[in-house]
Amino acid sequence: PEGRPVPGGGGCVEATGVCRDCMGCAKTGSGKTAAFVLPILQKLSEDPYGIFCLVVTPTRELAYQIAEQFRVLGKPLGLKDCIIVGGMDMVAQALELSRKPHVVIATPGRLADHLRSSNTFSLRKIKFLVLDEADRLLEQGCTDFTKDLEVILGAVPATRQTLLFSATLTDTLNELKSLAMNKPFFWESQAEVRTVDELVQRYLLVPEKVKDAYLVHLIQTFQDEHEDWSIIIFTSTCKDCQILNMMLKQFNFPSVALHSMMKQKQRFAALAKFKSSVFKILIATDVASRGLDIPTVQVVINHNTPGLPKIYIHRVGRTARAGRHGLAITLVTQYDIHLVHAIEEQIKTKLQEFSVEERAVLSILTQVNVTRRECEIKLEATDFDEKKEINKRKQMILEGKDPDLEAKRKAELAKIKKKNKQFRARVQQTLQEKKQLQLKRKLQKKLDSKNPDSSHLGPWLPGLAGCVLRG
Ligand SMILES: Nc1ncnc2c1ncn2[C@@H]1O[C@H](COP(=O)(O)OP(=O)(O)OP(=O)(O)O)[C@@H](O)[C@H]1O
Repeated sequence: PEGRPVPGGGGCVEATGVCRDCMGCAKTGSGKTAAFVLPILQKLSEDPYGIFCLVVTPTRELAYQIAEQFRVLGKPLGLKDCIIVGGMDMVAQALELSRKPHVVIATPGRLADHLRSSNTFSLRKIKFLVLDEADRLLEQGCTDFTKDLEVILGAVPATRQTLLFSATLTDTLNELKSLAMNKPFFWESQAEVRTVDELVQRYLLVPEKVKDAYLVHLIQTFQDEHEDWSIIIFTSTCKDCQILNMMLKQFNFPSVALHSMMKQKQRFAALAKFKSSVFKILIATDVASRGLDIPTVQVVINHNTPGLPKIYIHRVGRTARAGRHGLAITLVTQYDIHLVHAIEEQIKTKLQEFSVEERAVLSILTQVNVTRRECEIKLEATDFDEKKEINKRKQMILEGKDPDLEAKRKAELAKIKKKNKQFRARVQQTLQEKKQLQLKRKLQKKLDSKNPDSSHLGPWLPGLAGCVLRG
């Protein structure tokens, strides 16, 4: 591929034969997975043993997808792989690990759990550590992987070659360099625009309250105009994802949901049915925004405008992959315009407006809103919110924390934060008042020295001082 090795030049193998760590940044769908799988397989064929390579990735679905690539490309070598992700049987995984697979593909949490609790396998001899979607792994977003990564990094040898990949590495380059310390070779594919040329990017300005009517209209239009179609719709929360799925089903659209509050088996089943076109619409949270490679996806709809440009880049990258064409439409409300500007600035391209027939939208507006409300009521009658709370508590227990103690700590921390904020505001105010007073005195002094009779200007000074302060 065309690209730019930075810095220092040279390749990722030095003249001495020593392998440098490697960071690869290229657009979504450009084939980064094969770019690390193939060289690893080549090295494995020269000196086969297990466990030879560890791949860490942020989502469970992605781990299965990477394993599939290893399986397909490594078949002639008789490659043995092992997938270690949460939500699956831990004992079966431990057994597999003890059988010394060549490649382990894992999500950080579950692998760290195995490392903490078992001594039936070792990662001390691995040659390669791959961090796919490396910037996400380092991010402290809703899922914070840093603690688990610490455990993993403590279990792998210092002499390994570390490989970091993502379509959005550049923002977190310095943090990533702390992981790839062996003279990292950084490859960035050269391009002005950060999304692929084959992707048509549009926005649709819609009032918040009528968003769903626009969505239904868009889907209906695609269904009417295309025979072979497939859409991913991204939502901001699990609840929204669930409600939208219920709603679209009411309109007889073939949709399926994917979010982190579903059981892992349901998640895999949903994805499999979408991949095989049993369902044409996948409604997902950002759990599906990175890495998933489903060639049939022609359209991505952002039901909410992503809060960060890099999330936008990954979401829209689920279409227009490997040279195919695709369309991304982002629903933008009156509150999101600044987010669109930030996205445009990052991707270095302007989104064009998508035009729809407003009258057609208006004609379904009431029906859509009523259906949505019905779905919300139905969901409230289930224990969806409760489940969320239970899931959170379960996660904490798995992390060795006491949920009640954590809740107490959180409340105390919030109290302290609030107090600190109030204190800072008070200090700020006092300083401001002091400043104003000093300025007022200074001005008075100046006026007095120029005109001893200026004392009659006294009442004007606060206003004047205010102007000076503001100006
Ligand atoms: N040389 C190639 N020729 C044709 N297709 C390829 C080639 N290399 C990879 N592909 C295919 O391109 C698709 C996208 O590859 P891949 O999933 O590795 O992209 P990626 O760069 O990792 O994207 P993302 O940043 O979204 O994770 C896959 O279906 C893959 O099989």
